[in-house]
Amino acid sequence: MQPAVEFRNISKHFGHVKANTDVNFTIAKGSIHGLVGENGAGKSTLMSILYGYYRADGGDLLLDGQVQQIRNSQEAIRLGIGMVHQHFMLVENMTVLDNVMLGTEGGFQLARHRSTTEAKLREICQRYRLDVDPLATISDLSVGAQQRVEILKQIYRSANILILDEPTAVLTAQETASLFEILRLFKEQGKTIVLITHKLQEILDITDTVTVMRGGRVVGAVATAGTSKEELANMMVGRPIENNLPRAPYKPGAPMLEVSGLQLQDAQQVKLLTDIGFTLRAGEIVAIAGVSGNGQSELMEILSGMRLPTSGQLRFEGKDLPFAKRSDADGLPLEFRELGIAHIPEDRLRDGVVKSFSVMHNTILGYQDKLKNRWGLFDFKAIAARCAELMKTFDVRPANGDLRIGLLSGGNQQKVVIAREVLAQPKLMLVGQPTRGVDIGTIESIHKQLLALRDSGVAILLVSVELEEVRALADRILVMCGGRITGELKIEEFDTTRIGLLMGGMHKS
Ligand SMILES: Nc1ncnc2c1ncn2[C@@H]1O[C@H](COP(=O)(O)OP(=O)(O)OP(=O)(O)O)[C@@H](O)[C@H]1O
Repeated sequence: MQPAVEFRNISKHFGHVKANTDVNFTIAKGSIHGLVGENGAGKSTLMSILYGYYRADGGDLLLDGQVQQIRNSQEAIRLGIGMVHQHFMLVENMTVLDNVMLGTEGGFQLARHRSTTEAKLREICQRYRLDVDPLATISDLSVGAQQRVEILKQIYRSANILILDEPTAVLTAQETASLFEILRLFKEQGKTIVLITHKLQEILDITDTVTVMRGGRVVGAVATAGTSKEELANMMVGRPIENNLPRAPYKPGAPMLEVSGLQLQDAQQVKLLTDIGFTLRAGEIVAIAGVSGNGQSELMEILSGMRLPTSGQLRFEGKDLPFAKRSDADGLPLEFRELGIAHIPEDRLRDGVVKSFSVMHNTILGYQDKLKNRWGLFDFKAIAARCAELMKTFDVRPANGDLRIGLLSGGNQQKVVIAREVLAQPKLMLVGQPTRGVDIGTIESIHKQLLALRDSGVAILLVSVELEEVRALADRILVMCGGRITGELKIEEFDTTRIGLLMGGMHKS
């Protein structure tokens, strides 16, 4: 085995946090290498060291057997390392071609150079079956296509080692399958891939070897062919994971949320939601399943008061929701929270947290008025104590409320958002993709929290593209396609083929 990358005793700390401690492992050339571990285990930090974004405090990094000092990302790119980040680094209002040329050229672009680059991009797209038009504008592309642009950019820059940080978190099942095809072609060309993912099935499907990290250290390195999901989960979390969580019998109570005749059109009169109607009762979890981009996000925006519908009726506990007073630009409405409606938004970075605020300040966002003392002032001592308690209960790591939340790993940010909304003791909980980018141990604990809420009588509306999640949590399932509800199933009727057909818009005749 010829190593493409070798980590020797790599360590990195941020203040008191030891993100990587004495990391040792090797990635074989021409292989697909999986990197797994809990949120905050140190995977992104290690890959950021390889990509020249961070400098290690100690240890050596070897590429093709040679020790390399990678001082910045330009050097990493020059050494043939490419990285596709969780959040794409693309300029939305520019074309694919301009995005690829950006940063590689600098200054003015000659027309001739543009046309040769365009031709080269078309050739790469054909070779790697990347379905991307070099002249398309980024903002017109789907998430999957934008990711292909990121990969195209790396191949154009002659990357031999491609690092993908949770690439499938935002992809549909079909998009994931086509990404894996591209990765296999990449491997066939003798190139090396590092895949960070929380989805253990993907590890089994596509990788050759896996390294498991926990608490900044490597705790296991195995050949994929000789391992299993259970073994990997055990290594990651240090205990077995429960697949079927217990729940109280299904006893739905009074209607909590009644939605009828909901329509939404955009400025160009395109119908985004058509005739949405359903009732959600206390003590039940209704899941909305569907391929992302079929109106689920818009529906959640309306239900959480972030967006106005074109028409339709919404009732909460038998009374109309106060929509007429609102304008689109108002942001998260406090009065919804006062009514007892909590919201875990699907895009936690955009709508769930203020990145530059501390963890502590984020734990009171939206509920700040409730936490003032009788003189109308914040009692910071009490807020800090509440935050410390919350971090303990929800296992937020590191448990430091003064840290800017943007510095926590994605999964730990999500735990803070969920803790904040659960602690508000809502009557209705709107939950969008609660476990996106979250490790399996944390998924288990988030699922337990949601089931406990349901058992205590809270009405929960869950939007999830993960059918496993829908199956684990839902009492009833509504399937959405093209802005409509195409079918409804009870959990006993759960059937992936039937749901798949409804997700594709096939109505039951
Ligand atoms: N710039 C930073 N400043 C301070 N702490 C940081 C910084 N970057 C990462 N950390 C901390 O280092 C630890 C490792 O984080 P890292 O992002 O590498 O984990 P991860 O395994 O990639 O997690 P996830 O699966 O959630 O993405 C975490 O405790 C995190 O809070």
